[in-house]
This record gives sequence, structure tokens and C-alpha cells, in this order.
Amino acid sequence: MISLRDLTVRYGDTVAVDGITLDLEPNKIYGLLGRNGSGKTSLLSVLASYRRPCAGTVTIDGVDPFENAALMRATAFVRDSLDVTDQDRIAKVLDFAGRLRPTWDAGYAEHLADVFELDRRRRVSALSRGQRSSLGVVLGLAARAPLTILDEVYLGMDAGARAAFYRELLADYLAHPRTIILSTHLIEEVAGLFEQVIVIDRGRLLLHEDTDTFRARGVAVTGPAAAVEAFAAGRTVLGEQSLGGVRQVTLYGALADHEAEAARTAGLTLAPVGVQDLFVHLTAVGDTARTEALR
Ligand SMILES: Nc1ncnc2c1ncn2[C@@H]1O[C@H](COP(=O)(O)OP(=O)(O)OP(=O)(O)O)[C@@H](O)[C@H]1O
Repeated sequence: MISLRDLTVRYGDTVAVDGITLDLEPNKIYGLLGRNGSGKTSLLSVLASYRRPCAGTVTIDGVDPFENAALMRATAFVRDSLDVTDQDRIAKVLDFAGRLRPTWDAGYAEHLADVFELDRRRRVSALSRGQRSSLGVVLGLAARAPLTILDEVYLGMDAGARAAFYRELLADYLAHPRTIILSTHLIEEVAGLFEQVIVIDRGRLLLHEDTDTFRARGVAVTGPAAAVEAFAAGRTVLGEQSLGGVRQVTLYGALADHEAEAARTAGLTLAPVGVQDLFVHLTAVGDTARTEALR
């Protein structure tokens, strides 16, 4: 179990992580969602022992991971900068990763390098943006680390490479369950992988729950304008749009069975809201009042 208690990260006057308390059960895939600058990388850096919190604690199975060699070896943190030597060839980078990590699977690393068509003779400095990201995915997945943190690893990867990444991640996770935290802005693409969703906003925890529970927070109601408005009255409306006489509102809050039945009887259509749409609504740009109300 990973436990964060009142975790705070500051850079001078900037509060990047603002007193987050969170428990992560082992062997699940977590989606960490937050708008730009919301504190995701800062939070993940502390989790991976790359940075000490300014206040609060992190423990992994009751132990502080900071400068704990065994726990650090058991954590793979892949981020934009990759933390490899640019002049090294891919073969050397993979070899080095294997020496560092007891759980490294060299055969799987070779398989992944083939999947992403990485030429082991190329130097890291010669890789394109997408190829660098693919190398990050190889390092992150072949590490088979009990705690695997992938912080926006897809940057520059084309749609085919990203699809291969999601496929490989899911297959390897099913064969070798471990705790995986994915931070991403391509939410809808990856949402199918998340078992739990963590949303942070301006450094604070907005919510942490099962993805199914999260999805049930929103419902899109479509139908004749008057009927939709009558149904939406008194509920929290996250968004609305109209086309001719047809109106659609996105409502916040799960509907009870009898409410859903009443909506259908009134000629309304109910549809789930995508994780990304819900996230966008919940963390609406410039709408501090809304996110505060949801805390
Ligand atoms: N090294 C640093 N020095 C000063 N401020 C920093 C530093 N790193 C991050 N910040 C600030 O801390 C806040 C959180 O940044 P962080 O990178 O953790 O957010 P993020 O959610 O990962 O953002 P993004 O989605 O844009 O990558 C931002 O206001 C950012 O400007």
C-alpha cells in the first residue's frame, strides 16, 4: 500500500502539491489526471523518491522510500527527460537498465524494442521525439517494477505507436500485475485501462475513485428542450448545448433508477459521459467555484 499524508511540494512561493492525502492499493492501474500545472509531475517525483516533500509523508508498505535503495530499485519512473545518457546507444541503455534492476526482463525489452522498431545501434541523441518516448516505454515496462510510474510517456508517439503501447501495457500488466500510475492528457485514449482515477486540481486532490464510479458521476440527457430543462431543474448542470429544438445537458451526479426511468418516460435519452469530458467539466478552465464546490 502506498500512503500519502498531507503531502506538500513547494517551489519558492509556488505550491505545486497542496496537502494531498491518498492511499493506493497495490496491483492496480491508476490514471492520474490534472490540467497543466496541477502538480502531477511534482507528486509523482515525490512518489518515485526523486524529490523530498516539503511537508507530509509518503510511505510504501509503511516505509519511507526516500534514499531507500531497495524501494528505489522497485520503482520505475519514466518521464519526459528519460534520465539516460544522450550519447549512449540504445543497446547500452537497455543493458544498463538490466544491471540496475532485479526485475528487468531482457527478453521482453528486446521484444518491445522490436515492436517500436528501435534500432539498438542508434544513440539516444539521434532519436526522434516519438522514438525517445518509445524508448521510455521500453524502459518503463521491461523494468517490471512493482511500482511503475509513466508520466506522459507518449509525447510525440504516433497513433500506431500509442496503440502498441496501450496493448503491450495491458497484456504485460495482466501477466505480471503491478502498481502502474499513468499520467496523461490523452484521457479518452487511455481511460479504458484505468481501474481507478485520481484527479488533482491546483495541487489538491479533487477525487479518487473506481473508474466506473467516476463514469457514473455524469450523464448526458438529450431530448426536446422543454423536457430536458424540466428534468435538469434543481440538478448540477456541467454543460449544455442546443441544436434546433433539441437540447443536451451534462448532469453531475448519478441518477437513481427511478430518476432514469422518469427521464426515459419523458422521452429523454440518457448516455454516459466520457472520462475526458467529465474531467474537462470537473476542472473547467477558470471555474474555481465549480471545482471548489465539488471538493
Ligand atoms: N522546478 C520548478 N521550479 C519552480 N516551479 C515549478 C517547478 N516544477 C514545477 N513547478 C510549478 O509547480 C506547479 C506544478 O507543476 P507540475 O509540473 O507538477 O504540474 P503538472 O500537472 O505535471 O503539469 P503538466 O501537465 O503541464 O506537465 C506549476 O505551477 C509549475 O509551474
